[in-house]
Amino acid sequence: MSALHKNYIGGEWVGGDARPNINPSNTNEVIGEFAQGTAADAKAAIDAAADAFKTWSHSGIQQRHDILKATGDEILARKDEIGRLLSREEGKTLPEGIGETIRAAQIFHFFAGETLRLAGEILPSVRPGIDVTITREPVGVVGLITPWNFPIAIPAWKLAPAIAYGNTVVLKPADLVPACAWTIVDILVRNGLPKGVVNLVMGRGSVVGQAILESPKVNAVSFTGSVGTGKKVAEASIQVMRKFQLEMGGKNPTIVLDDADLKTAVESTANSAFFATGQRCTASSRLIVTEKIHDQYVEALTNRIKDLVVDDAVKQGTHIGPVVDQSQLDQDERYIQIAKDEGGKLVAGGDRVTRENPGFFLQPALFTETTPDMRINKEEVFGPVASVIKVKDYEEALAVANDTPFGLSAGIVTTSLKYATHFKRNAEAGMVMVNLPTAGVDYHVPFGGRKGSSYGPREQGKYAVEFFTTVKTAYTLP
Ligand SMILES: NC(=O)C1=CN([C@@H]2O[C@H](COP(=O)(O)OP(=O)(O)OC[C@H]3O[C@@H](n4cnc5c(N)ncnc54)[C@H](OP(=O)(O)O)[C@@H]3O)[C@@H](O)[C@H]2O)C=CC1
Ligand SMILES: O=C(O)CCC(=O)C(=O)O
Repeated sequence: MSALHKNYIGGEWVGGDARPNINPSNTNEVIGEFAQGTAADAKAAIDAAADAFKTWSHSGIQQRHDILKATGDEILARKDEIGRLLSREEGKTLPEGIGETIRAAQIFHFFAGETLRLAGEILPSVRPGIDVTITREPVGVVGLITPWNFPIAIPAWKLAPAIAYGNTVVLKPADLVPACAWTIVDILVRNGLPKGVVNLVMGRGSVVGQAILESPKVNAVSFTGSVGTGKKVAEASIQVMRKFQLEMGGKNPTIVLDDADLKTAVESTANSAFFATGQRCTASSRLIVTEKIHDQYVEALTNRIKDLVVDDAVKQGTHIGPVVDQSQLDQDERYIQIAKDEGGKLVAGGDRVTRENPGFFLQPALFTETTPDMRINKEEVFGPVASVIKVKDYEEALAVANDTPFGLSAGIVTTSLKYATHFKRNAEAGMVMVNLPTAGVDYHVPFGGRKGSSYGPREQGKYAVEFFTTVKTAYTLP
């Protein structure tokens, strides 16, 4: 990538102070310089979006379709290059980076189709002779604040529906991973998106994000990230009575029952807990295992962890890339120490590892002999750290699984239709997986959780229409 990547405001690439984007697999490598937006940049972007809304909100659906389709096409055509960029800036492995890039392309294609399917309703009135029509209109200027762990998929699944339904956007990607967001905006612009419809302001959340939250001209905010920042989004949004949507943390459980197929149990939980370096809000960090299969499962999972190669994200053969940065690595190590101090038994990993280049490499860690009340089983670590909780039976497993303030994703590994069905009905989570990892979801169906994990309408699939449009009911006496 060329040296300075500017912000995109009101149809112009705008420079300013810059920050290097560092590769977590090799901290000597600078991926590029990226603009650090100011509060004034955010304000200019909001004004540009408000101005563009006047025309974009009435734009034709064919135009919106064509831009989204072409954007998806270009992302797909460049999947290897963009996937590599993603792996270099965030640290997930190359297959994971390319997979996420393909997913972003599919999301643009999905919402290209959705522009053509936007529908309303006509109902008879309870008053004879009157027609009632129910239509959907765009919400206005939407602020999109995105995290570092899915640098292309999350911006894509907020941008594509926002554009499809006629909104205009100010996008603030996480400061750690601006390159993928910059790339999507560059692609959208070159594929005909009119000026002002999407504005990109890279920089710090405390500066750019805060300015977005404080502006009464921002009609809706869609946020993914930590619970602490999510609460700030909520508080600021209530002040100006705007719509908001939050996707935050998880402490996702996977139950492994005595009747489980052992291979399925090991593969699905190794994936959920450790792939993408455990840095997924859908990761399973609580492995709740019934007594009879416990020892066998722990032994098999421990052996599986020993086979996982931790190395440079883009190196062939790497299974687990680096942690995203020093501060997240410190958090992971702090929780490993907390788990040890609480009496958890570390049976695999947990050590920092050195590789050819300096990076934030950590061996996936597995604890056994943990109990539900320990901090390691209550607080989100957001790293390759998981703990096993031994339980007597399914009933106890379900109670432990639901004993959390979070409710994003929950899994069960079992060959019993009875328990699988009961779990699907009784797990207090927005997404339930049977014999599958709790992470790694489809792009065309709703995504989101319950309790402290999520707030507001679901993201993704046709359900995204709820957040990115507002309903109008019109009465006509012809
Ligand atoms: N559920 C999920 O998908 C994710 C959860 N997390 C959790 O959060 C922890 C911390 O990660 P972190 O990246 O700091 O998460 P944050 O919630 O701080 O970051 C998410 C986004 O919000 C922005 N932001 C930060 N402060 C503000 C603010 N005051 N106003 C508006 N926007 C703001 C960030 O900007 P900036 O660019 O400055 O970071 C980033 O774009 C992780 O360890 C993990 O536990 C993190 C990422 C994703
Ligand atoms: O598991 C997934 O596919 C998506 C996870 C996610 O959106 C997140 O971690 O923020």
